[in-house]
Amino acid sequence: MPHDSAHERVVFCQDRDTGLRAIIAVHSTVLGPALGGTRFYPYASEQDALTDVLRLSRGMTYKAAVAGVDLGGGKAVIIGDPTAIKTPTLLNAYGRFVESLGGTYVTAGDVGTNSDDLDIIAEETAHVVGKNTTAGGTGDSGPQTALGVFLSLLAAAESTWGSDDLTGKRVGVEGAGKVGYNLVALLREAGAEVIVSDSYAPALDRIVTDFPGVTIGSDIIGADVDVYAPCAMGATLDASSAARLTASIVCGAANNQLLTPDVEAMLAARGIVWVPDYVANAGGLIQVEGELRGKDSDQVMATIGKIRDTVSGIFAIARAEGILLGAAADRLAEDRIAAAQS
Ligand SMILES: NC(=O)C1=CN([C@@H]2O[C@H](COP(=O)(O)OP(=O)(O)OC[C@H]3O[C@@H](n4cnc5c(N)ncnc54)[C@H](O)[C@@H]3O)[C@@H](O)[C@H]2O)C=CC1
Ligand SMILES: O=C(O)CCC(=O)C(=O)O
Repeated sequence: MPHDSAHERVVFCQDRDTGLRAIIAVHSTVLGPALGGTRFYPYASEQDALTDVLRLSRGMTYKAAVAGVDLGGGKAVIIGDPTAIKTPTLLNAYGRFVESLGGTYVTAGDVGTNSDDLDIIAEETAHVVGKNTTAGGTGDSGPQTALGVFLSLLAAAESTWGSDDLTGKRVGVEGAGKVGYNLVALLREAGAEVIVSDSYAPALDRIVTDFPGVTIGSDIIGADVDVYAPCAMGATLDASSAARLTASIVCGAANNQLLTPDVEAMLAARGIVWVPDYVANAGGLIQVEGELRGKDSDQVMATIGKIRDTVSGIFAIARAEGILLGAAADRLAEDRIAAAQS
């Protein structure tokens, strides 16, 4: 994904009474309203928050385009430690900023936010999805994101190893939160050996309790695994980690896994396949798009099911043209956006 394209709109939100500091970035509305979750995170600086939201929102444009949903790309970040400063009044203040954009940006959940928070944001704006079912939403999108990642891994396994049988394959899941936890469940059902890391001890306790037989690790990148599934924060793959990685497939939910696009070539030089993150992790987006547009769950599940074919198609393009998967996926996205503009 190119890192230099311009955003349509970037809005800094500040509310003195609640201490809210947030940035909403609308990358593109060519295919529809810019939808993307709100990340609540203790960024070291406003510059770090801005860099993250610009990258995340651009990724949403590409994600929606490849997933085939009529949405643009946007994302938001709230700066601060959610465990320390998240209050209903702060979330309400944030909701008023979302509302002030008039539907150009539609928010959802991400790291540091959940369906309960979205219900509170929805007290101030109609432009929010991923709410609890009791509030008219479709609930946590983590399980459907995990399903899309799992289907992507099946496609990658088939293309790489000639079989989608994961029995006995060692899969390292980095991050056992809303997505990672559900991915572990799917992998265990498929007979994979799973090793999990998380920097938050209660998340690991839940894994140990719910999935006996799962190994707990601390350094998934350096672990002896067949698959690396990043499901925590982005940018875990750089020149140094790409050189250390033992897996032959990278397929996970984290947005923006590559620190810079050239890391994919470094992985490829070592025979490691990288499934583009924004293709693999579109399940949640497809779910909340269904919520926005009032689609039934059969329609939503059918669209999520297509992620596997999309990944297989990207492998086929990459092989036929001798290009990397990232370039093949980018082209699918850019062609769809260009067609909508012509
Ligand atoms: N929730 C969703 O439906 C979607 C999530 N994503 C992306 O997937 C990733 C995970 O999202 P969620 O599961 O919703 O977040 P989450 O906040 O529920 O879970 C993330 C987990 O990663 C852990 N973590 C943080 N730093 C870590 C590290 N260095 N090593 C190991 N674990 C670490 C956290 O303690 C937490 O348990 C994020 O990058 C998010 O942007 C992408 C598409 C949709
Ligand atoms: O998955 C969601 O709930 C919203 C989509 C999103 O923010 C993402 O895919 O990163």
